[in-house]
Amino acid sequence: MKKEEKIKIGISVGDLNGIGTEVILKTFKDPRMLELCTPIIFGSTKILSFQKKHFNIQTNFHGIPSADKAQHGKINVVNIWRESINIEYGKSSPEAGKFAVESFVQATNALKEGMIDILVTAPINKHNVQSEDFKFPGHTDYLGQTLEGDSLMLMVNDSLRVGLLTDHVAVKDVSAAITPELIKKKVAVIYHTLQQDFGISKPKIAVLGINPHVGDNGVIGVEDDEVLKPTLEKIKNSGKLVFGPYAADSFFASSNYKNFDAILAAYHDQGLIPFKTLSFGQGVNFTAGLNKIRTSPDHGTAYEIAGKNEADPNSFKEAVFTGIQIFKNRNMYNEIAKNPLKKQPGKI
Ligand SMILES: NC(=O)c1ccc[n+]([C@@H]2O[C@H](COP(=O)([O-])OP(=O)(O)OC[C@H]3O[C@@H](n4cnc5c(N)ncnc54)[C@H](O)[C@@H]3O)[C@@H](O)[C@H]2O)c1
Ligand SMILES: N[C@H](C(=O)O)[C@H](O)COP(=O)(O)O
Repeated sequence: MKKEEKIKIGISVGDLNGIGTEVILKTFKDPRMLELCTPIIFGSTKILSFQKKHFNIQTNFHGIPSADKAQHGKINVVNIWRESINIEYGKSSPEAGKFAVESFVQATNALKEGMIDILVTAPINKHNVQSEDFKFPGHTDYLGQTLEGDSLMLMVNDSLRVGLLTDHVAVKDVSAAITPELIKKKVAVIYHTLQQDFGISKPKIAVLGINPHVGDNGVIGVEDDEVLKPTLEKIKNSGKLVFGPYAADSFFASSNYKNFDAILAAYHDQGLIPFKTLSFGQGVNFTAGLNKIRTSPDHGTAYEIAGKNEADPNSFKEAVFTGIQIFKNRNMYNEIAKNPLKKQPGKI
């Protein structure tokens, strides 16, 4: 690949008191990463130099005023702050929240404007990012409002993909949030992303039940019988290979999950507990369904190990690799869709 064709990866630094910058630096200290992509970090060279010294990581940064000035073969840092920032590893602070949001918002703007190809986000703390200007429980929610399309939280690794019907929704609100419209929308998004972003032409999707034992015919809740099953019946009749609802408790234990290209769970912990248990450190959080690509590692700020040089960068690295793969798959899919093979006259 020629230098100028390299994929531009925008990176938001997340909570500076967490493990975000550590996993970013550990990922890009490997010079081979620069052969694969051009990183553009939204933060400041001052902060990154402090972190680099702290973790004794040998890398050089290229400070730039905006993402369009990025150079290939370098770790580019868009200097969005000039002021000194106090790093207090392991501590949640309003300042850390404010800087995390600034980095994320500026990186998202660059994504929207096409200055970067993919956004990879380092973890934020959902509590300290809240403000008058930012009232979102996570990256997915902000991107869903800011970019085009219907967002779907999809956790992926090499052999498992778990999407969510409801994501950052309190348990008490889950049942009311699961409507026929939501189910149809999320199934449509997961189906399309499997085709467009993962190259699976006829995806097989399993859907998990909402209540224990899929409600046991109404003994333990009516939502499966009244909402989920009839909606899935309609979707199945439209020709999509959608199966279920399956009882969630034994679904992963029985290895049934290996028979599907993706699994749609009803709510956050129903899907993320098995996913993280099976693949923590290898998994990637992909925001599917939008016109732009965003990935992130499968972990949070991990305050208890922040600053101790103990953070494993593997999931962040996977987030970069997965983003690149999706970018390439999507481009190829769109290219093929633009120029479909013409039907030959006289041929079936
Ligand atoms: N993408 C994101 O922004 C994101 C994702 C998940 C959680 N969070 C936020 O992070 C904060 C902490 O969440 P949590 O404690 O539930 O999850 P966490 O992922 O931060 O930590 C869970 C456990 O895994 C360990 N761990 C996490 N990442 C690790 C790594 N790279 N290497 C080694 N060990 C690692 C931690 O030390 C901890 O024991 C919360 O505010 C949460 O909302 C953010
Ligand atoms: N559900 C994510 C996880 O547990 O990994 C986490 O909350 C991050 O969500 P956002 O990507 O929306 O910030």
